[in-house]
Amino acid sequence: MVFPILPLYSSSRDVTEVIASKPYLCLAGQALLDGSKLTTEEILNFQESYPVIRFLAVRLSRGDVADDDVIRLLNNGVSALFLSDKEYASSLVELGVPEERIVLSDGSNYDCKFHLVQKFSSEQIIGVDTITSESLANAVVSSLRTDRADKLYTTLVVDSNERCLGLVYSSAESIKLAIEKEAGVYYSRSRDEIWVKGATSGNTQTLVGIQLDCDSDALKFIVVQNGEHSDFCHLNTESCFGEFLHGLVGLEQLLQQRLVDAPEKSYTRRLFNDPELLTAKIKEEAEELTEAQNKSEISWEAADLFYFAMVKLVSSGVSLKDVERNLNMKHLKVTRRKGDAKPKFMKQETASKKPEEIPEAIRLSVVEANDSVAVESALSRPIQKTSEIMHLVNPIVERVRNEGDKALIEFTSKFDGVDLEAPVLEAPFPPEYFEGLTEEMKEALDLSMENVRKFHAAQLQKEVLEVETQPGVICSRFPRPIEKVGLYIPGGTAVLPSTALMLGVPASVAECREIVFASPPRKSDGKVSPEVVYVAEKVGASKIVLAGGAQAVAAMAYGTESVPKVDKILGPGNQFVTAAKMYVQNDTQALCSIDMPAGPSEVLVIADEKADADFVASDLLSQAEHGIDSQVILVGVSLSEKKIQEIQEAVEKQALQLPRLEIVRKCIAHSSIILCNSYEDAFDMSNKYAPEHLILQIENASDYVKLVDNAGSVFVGAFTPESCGDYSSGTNHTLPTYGYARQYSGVNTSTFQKFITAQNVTPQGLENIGRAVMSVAKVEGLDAHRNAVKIRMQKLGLLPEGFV
Ligand SMILES: NC(=O)c1ccc[n+]([C@@H]2O[C@H](COP(=O)([O-])OP(=O)(O)OC[C@H]3O[C@@H](n4cnc5c(N)ncnc54)[C@H](O)[C@@H]3O)[C@@H](O)[C@H]2O)c1
Ligand SMILES: N[C@H](CO)Cc1c[nH]c[nH+]1
Ligand SMILES: [Zn+2]
Repeated sequence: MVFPILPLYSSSRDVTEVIASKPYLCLAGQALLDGSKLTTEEILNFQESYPVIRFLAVRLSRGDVADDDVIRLLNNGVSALFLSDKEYASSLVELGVPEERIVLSDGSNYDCKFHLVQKFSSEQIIGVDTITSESLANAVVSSLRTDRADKLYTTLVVDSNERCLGLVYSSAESIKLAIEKEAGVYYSRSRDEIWVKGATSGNTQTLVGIQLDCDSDALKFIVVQNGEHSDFCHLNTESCFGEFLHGLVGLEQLLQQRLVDAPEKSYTRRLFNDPELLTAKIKEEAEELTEAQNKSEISWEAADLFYFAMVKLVSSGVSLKDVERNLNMKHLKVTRRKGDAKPKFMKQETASKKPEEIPEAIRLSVVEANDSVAVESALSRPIQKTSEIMHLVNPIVERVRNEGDKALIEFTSKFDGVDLEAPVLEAPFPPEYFEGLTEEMKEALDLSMENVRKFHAAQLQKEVLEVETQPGVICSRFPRPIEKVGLYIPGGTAVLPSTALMLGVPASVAECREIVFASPPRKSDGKVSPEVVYVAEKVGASKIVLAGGAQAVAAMAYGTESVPKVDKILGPGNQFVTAAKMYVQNDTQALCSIDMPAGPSEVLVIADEKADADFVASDLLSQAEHGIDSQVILVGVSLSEKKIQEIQEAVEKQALQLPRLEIVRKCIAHSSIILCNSYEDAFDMSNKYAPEHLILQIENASDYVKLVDNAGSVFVGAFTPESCGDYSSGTNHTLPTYGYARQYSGVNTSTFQKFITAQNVTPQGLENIGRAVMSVAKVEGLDAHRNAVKIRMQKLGLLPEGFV
């Protein structure tokens, strides 16, 4: 049962004055309008004015309303027609009215099965004139039953988005008060009294609807939370089950807030203020959604489109509820327009392409450095919010943690399309895993590994550092390898054996005791590439976990039946990998650290007028091809219009030759050229962005390295493409992204080490520092600390008699 009475509106006065003077009528959430007394327009106005009434029925007899108007009513939000005449019902069915929208009376009852399952007897259909808040409450209470000893009614409280806020109890009296006051009034079992929600805190509730469940032993209160805090729970969370996930409703709330308080220069404010920009973004995202191919791209692009659509809704004062109402109404339509798209959006069958079908030019947007708003937008990375990505990643991590190999195998099947029997490959790796590896490839990998080894061996800190800080106080620091390391080698859109060597070589240089690789298996044969296996063997890896993404990270952090738990996880990856690494690093149960957030690749090139446009373009594209979430930035120093044009043309020309053109196209769409007037400004810009890779294509490039404060790795001069660092020069390519170059170094040998300190204090040393220790311990109120020194100094005769 939804609500025990069906209020009947049978005059113009009822649908205007009566309902306005008795707002509690809406709590029923349902209404029957008399079609013999009201015009079609009055019925439609009513439905528009009172959207909280979800079930709107119209009582009709033949001749009350023209056939066209019957269809109009059903197409515009009327749920059902209440009829007494069978023949009239049949003729409406012939007209195209679906049978389930017709509720026939059997003389005394209307047996409704559409929307709600409820029999309305004539006593339950009551004219609104005679309904009072008390009679409404009596109807509810007398329909309810409870088998509880205290005679209270279980009451579910939800918000207007039907999100569950919590479970409370109502008494007959509290229900009456709730209806009378149209407020959240319940019965407190702990205090044994009526409980007006928010009476003391001010965070009251407006009651907007009441429903009874199917067997009338539970109530549902639909409320709007008032006051400064919208928390329902006494623990200050939105609901008694914790905070709500952000989702579309959360985004709407956030944007409504931003409409009021977004700073002038923020991107959201710019979107609110610039309808042309907003329109362009909606079109761009809609197009990207149409082009998205796999699940991850489609969800990504749809999320972007929803975001910009939501900005449009909020700035136009349209709520998500309005949109839902519209959807519901469309769902109720009995005649629909054909589903064809407008001709301009349909593919033209003509041989010659229409102008709008020609792919858009591949162009970086150009921004002046002094346009701070544009620069801020240009430098913002195209990444999903951590909280949003965490919502996807947390359940994956938790399942692998709780279910081990079983979950690992399931997620590999789901995300990588590979059904594994066993998720781990043990060393020595079987010969079939090396199939396809050429001698040329081995040589290339050997050369790269040797260079990386040389550079990382030189970084190895073996010595014990010893400093006598005071006579007799010797402090030392000695290195130890981290025992077990898990190395993540990406394999989503490209297989990266180079990452295997960038992580594996320093791990072996640092003498880590166990090296575990993890990489997503190939869809074609469920193996990892032979190049990765080759590197794994060369660096002495004990195992290769055949899994990627958050599930691989979780398996190595917590361990499974076949994956050993490691002490540290290193390696780059997409946003799922990075989020999972950040999650496990924060979980004290995992006891696992990480190298750094190394997400989607990015590059910033500083170029001046003398730079070779082809070189600049090739460097930008080399990182753009990594993924649609990569970003490339060119900071130009006093570039002429001609040079900018040359670079743009070179980017397009080279891009069109690339097999990963579609990825590049999407990356370039959120990449920019920023124009500066001096080298100093260009380096300021770069330090602000803190790029993973910084390429200097400027005259006397090495003289400018001193201006670099934040960057993962720097590529100095026109003949140092970033690809050299990616593969073979010897530096490491696992580098901080997202701007984390401000505080993190890239992977290096010490990333695989930890440093333990020791101190050795002699009696002379104790004499030198003991009093200082005692004084500080005293001020901290930590007497046992003080005693540990005092006892020793006393035994050594270093303190005067009677010292306290
Ligand atoms: N910063 C660095 O040092 C550095 C170095 C090399 C590569 N990279 C970056 O690493 C990234 C590699 O990304 P990739 O995607 O090619 O490979 P990846 O191995 O990082 O990710 C692939 C895995 O992501 C998971 N996944 C995909 N869609 C998912 C979804 N919808 N939900 C949950 N999990 C999902 C799957 O498990 C899949 O195995 C690129 O962005 C590249 O730019 C960075
Ligand atoms: N540029 C990447 C680091 O962001 C590393 C890489 C591997 N293969 C090619 N490039
Ligand atoms: Zn690269």
